[in-house]
Amino acid sequence: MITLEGVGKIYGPVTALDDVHLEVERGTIHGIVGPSGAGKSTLVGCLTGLVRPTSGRVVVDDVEVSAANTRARRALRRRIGMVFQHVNLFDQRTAAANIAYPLQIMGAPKVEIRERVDELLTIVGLEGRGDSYPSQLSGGQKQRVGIARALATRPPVLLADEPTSALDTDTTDAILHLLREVCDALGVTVVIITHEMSVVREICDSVTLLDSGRVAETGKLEDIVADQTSKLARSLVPPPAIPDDNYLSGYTIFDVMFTSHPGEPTGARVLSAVANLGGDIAAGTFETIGSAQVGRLAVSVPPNRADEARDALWRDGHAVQVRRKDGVEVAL
Ligand SMILES: Nc1ncnc2c1ncn2[C@@H]1O[C@H](COP(=O)(O)OP(=O)(O)OP(=O)(O)O)[C@@H](O)[C@H]1O
Repeated sequence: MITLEGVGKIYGPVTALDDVHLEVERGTIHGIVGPSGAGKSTLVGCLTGLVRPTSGRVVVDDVEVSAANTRARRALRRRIGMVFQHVNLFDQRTAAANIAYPLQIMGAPKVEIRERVDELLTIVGLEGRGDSYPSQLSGGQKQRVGIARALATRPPVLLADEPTSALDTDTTDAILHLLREVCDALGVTVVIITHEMSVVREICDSVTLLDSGRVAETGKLEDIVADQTSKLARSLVPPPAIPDDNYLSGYTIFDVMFTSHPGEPTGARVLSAVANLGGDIAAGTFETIGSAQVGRLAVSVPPNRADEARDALWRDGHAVQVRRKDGVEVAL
């Protein structure tokens, strides 16, 4: 559905994107993460046609954006719905009139607009609130109006730029749930730009980590978390908090991350390797990511047994890091 091949963008002395390759399957949710200045906005600009890449190809829904003329790019922009952190609704228009706006611009007949707006209000869970003005709506409700407006012209692609960054936790969950529904029920391909790993963990099927304009990691979430060498996996599943009392004098605490699938007792193997050496679990978390169960265990190993424990875990295929009390992880 979305393909980037060797995309580069240079602004004077700045390389904003460098040889970016990316593939997003139709009807899936893809997250784009990366530190400030990594090139996320430039990449979104390349998808919408607002930024012309210096090199490479960008194809969205069978349209080669990078080669399209101005008219074709304008047409494409109508095929991409946009949702932003700050919704930018027209304050003097009701929710319904805000949602209707893109359809009016397109010149759709009034009856059709009314039906579509009602349908969209239902999709985003705002039945009966069409007559409310933005000032009468909560932040989450405004974002729902923003999503409905973005979907009005039935775009096959929805780009969401930090859609939940201004929202509290509960509202964030509700909006993410809505985006998942939009993706599953309407078959819309969703690309989310975010700095929140919890957003990726919650709803993304695949993810790309950009760093200094380059793709540092990309793939399906369950493949990323199964990769023992992935830094992205470690930030997707944060380390468990270890109670102070569990730092025993002279003991080494290893941070072990693993994925297990039904019928594969990976976690049990970690436990038995450590228990055989007199070790114990200091803390742990389990998350379900895609079809994988991801565990992160802090295992506490008695003095003089650390090398044996590390070797046993290595033999079992686990990347192991040492956790210090100050929270710093030391790679071995
Ligand atoms: N129009 C422009 N002219 C010159 N340099 C630009 C322009 N747009 C972006 N850049 C530079 O390109 C690099 C990537 O910027 P970009 O805005 O794409 O990063 P980002 O990951 O979206 O950052 P943030 O999360 O802070 O928004 C940065 O070094 C930025 O200064």
